[in-house]
Amino acid sequence: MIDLRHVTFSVPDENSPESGAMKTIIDDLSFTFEKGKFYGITGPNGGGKTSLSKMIMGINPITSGSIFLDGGDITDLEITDRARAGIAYGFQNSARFKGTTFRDLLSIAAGTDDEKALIRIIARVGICSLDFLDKPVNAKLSGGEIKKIELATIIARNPKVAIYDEPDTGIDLWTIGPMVELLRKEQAERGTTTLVVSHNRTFLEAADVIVLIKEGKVAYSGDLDGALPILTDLSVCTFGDICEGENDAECYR
Ligand SMILES: Nc1ncnc2c1ncn2[C@@H]1O[C@H](COP(=O)(O)OP(=O)(O)OP(=O)(O)O)[C@@H](O)[C@H]1O
Repeated sequence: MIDLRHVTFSVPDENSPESGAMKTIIDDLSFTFEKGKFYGITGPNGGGKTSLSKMIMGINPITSGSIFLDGGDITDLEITDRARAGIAYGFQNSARFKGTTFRDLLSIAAGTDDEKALIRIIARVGICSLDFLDKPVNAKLSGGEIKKIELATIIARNPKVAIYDEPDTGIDLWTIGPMVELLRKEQAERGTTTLVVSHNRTFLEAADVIVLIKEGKVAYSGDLDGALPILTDLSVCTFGDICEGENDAECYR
């Protein structure tokens, strides 16, 4: 369980650096992610979804408020200590490590280099084939391949809380379904609290709870049916008075 209590994340306002003014990205947000549930975190671009998930992992420093993991205060823990405590994070843009293979990453994640154990993990993950094992995790990997590798390394760690930031980026349409099933299975069998930041309906349909983040706050939490009208409203152009519609070259709709 992750309990966020009045968390705020502010950064120096780039528009007036001299003034010392701050821009609030996550704004006094309180929310509890219950143990073993699957959360679909969604909302408009720039609403604060990635910032919030990075705060939970400890990548973004918290400006004020507290974060608890299973009742223990982790607010002051560094990323590595949060990882040891059982939180895992998949980046929107997965990192590549020159001179490293998938086998190396998987061995570190699983805590063993026993080949049979690694093959069992690949079988469990399903979406990565065995011939991935000795692939170098370098710039030559496709966007989808690196995502699958990262997902496998997260699952290999058996985290208490798994956070995936837009895991479908670069993934082919035919893998998204199996990926959702895999996360659901891990959630059901291991009780993994699963947080997926996504705009993809397949992930949102699989979620137990939709959390809609807008302007750094929770604008809604509940089922997808309840979220859809709000999401539809958010996609309506708010420049109605000055907009010249599709005839205007600057209109992107
Ligand atoms: N370290 C930072 N410094 C300055 N601004 C930041 C920083 N991190 C995030 N922001 C800004 O905070 C806002 C929220 O960003 P964030 O990436 O959390 O949004 P998001 O909801 O994940 O968006 P998207 O759906 O487009 O991925 C954006 O305006 C972004 O530019």
